[in-house]
Formats: sequence, structure tokens, C-alpha cells
Amino acid sequence: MGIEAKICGLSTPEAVDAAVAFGARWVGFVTYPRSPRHLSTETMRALGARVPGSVGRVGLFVDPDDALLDEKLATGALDLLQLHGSETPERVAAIRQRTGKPVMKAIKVAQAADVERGIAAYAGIVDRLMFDAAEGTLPGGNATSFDWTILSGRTVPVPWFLAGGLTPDNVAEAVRVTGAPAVDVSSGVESSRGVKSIELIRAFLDRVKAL
Ligand SMILES: O=C(O)c1ccccc1NCC(=O)[C@H](O)[C@H](O)COP(=O)(O)O
Repeated sequence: MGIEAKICGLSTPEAVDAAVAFGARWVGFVTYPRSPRHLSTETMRALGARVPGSVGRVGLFVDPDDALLDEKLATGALDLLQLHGSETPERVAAIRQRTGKPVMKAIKVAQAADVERGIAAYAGIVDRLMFDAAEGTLPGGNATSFDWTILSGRTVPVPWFLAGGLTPDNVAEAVRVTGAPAVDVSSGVESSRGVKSIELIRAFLDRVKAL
């Protein structure tokens, strides 16, 4: 099976349509208010409605309360919840049970121990994990990468994504080093912060398809 790709932080119909047309398996919508990719609930509803059933719609949350989750889930625009804050294993399990939605926990990686701790704490609870760079001013979407060799040869007991600083130019090497079955990108397909480039989306997905 091929490598799955997720294009994160989509905010326009054109960018959503491009991600779908060029072969994304997942698209991501950001709910974090301080992000340049943040969407209103109505925009999320409208963008989510454009996405065919073959493509998973991921909602990005940072330490969400139940009211925020309920509001965004009521749009019908989300298939998978990505938790990108400091959610404890207990909170992650509670969100999964309460919403009935599959959950992906993002693990911020600066050193090998972060991967080990993340797997130990969350792998038994979640549907997926994401390994993302710890460095940056936002909780995610910082265009920074971590030392991919931390993941070399590491078996992860649940499906997982590699994220952090990926671009059309480095994604092949990142997959080669880490063995990632799925990759996620936001900044690396933007022409400026928060503005997606149709050509970079196409280039990234073409590179992933070629792997
Ligand atoms: O993208 C954001 O603005 C964001 C804000 C708050 C929490 C998470 C966020 N993004 C999470 C993602 O899944 C990003 O795609 C991931 O961190 C990789 O980002 P990048 O290094 O920019 O490709």
C-alpha cells in the first residue's frame, strides 16, 4: 500500500479541491484561534462538505473543552479528531468515548525519549499517533522538523503520521529514514504563512505518490 498524505491547515475551497484532486488521503482543518489557518465553524462546515467520502476530514484541536468539540462536530465536517495540545491520556480517552470519533494524538518530539513516552502513554488509547516537531511558537504548523533518525527502525504499534517541516523536496528522504506509513504537511505547501499554494500541494502529493 502507498504512503498516505494529509494536507493540513486548509482554508479555501480551491486548496481543498486541489488536495482532493491530487490524491490526499486526509485533509486537516484547524480550530486553534491563534493559528493563521484557523477556520470559523461555518467555513469548516462548508469546506468539509466539499470533501468526498474517500478522503478523511481531520479536525485539529488544542486542549479542547467539550463545548468546542460539540460545536465543531455538529458541522458533520469531521471524521477524525487530532489532539495537538497537552491532553492527558485520560482526557484523550474521554474525548474518544464521548464523541465516538477516532482520535489521533500528536506527540511533540525533541529527543528519542519523547517517542518512547508518547507510545507508552497513548498507543493503547488512540487510533493513530502523529510525531511532530516540538520546536516552534504554535502548538503545531511551525515548519520545523526533528531528528528523523529517532524513528529509524522503530516499530510503532498503531498507525502513525510523520509531521514537522516536511516539504516536496524532503518528504522522500523523511519517509526513507523513518519508514513512516503516512505523512502530514502544512507550512511546506504554503506560499506564505497560512496561505496554501496549489502548485506546492500538487508537488508534495506527486512526490508521495511516487514513493
Ligand atoms: O497548523 C497549525 O496552525 C496548527 C495550530 C495548532 C495546532 C496544530 C496545528 N497544526 C498541526 C498539524 O497537523 C501540522 O500539519 C503539523 O504540525 C506540521 O506542520 P508543518 O511543520 O507546518 O508542516
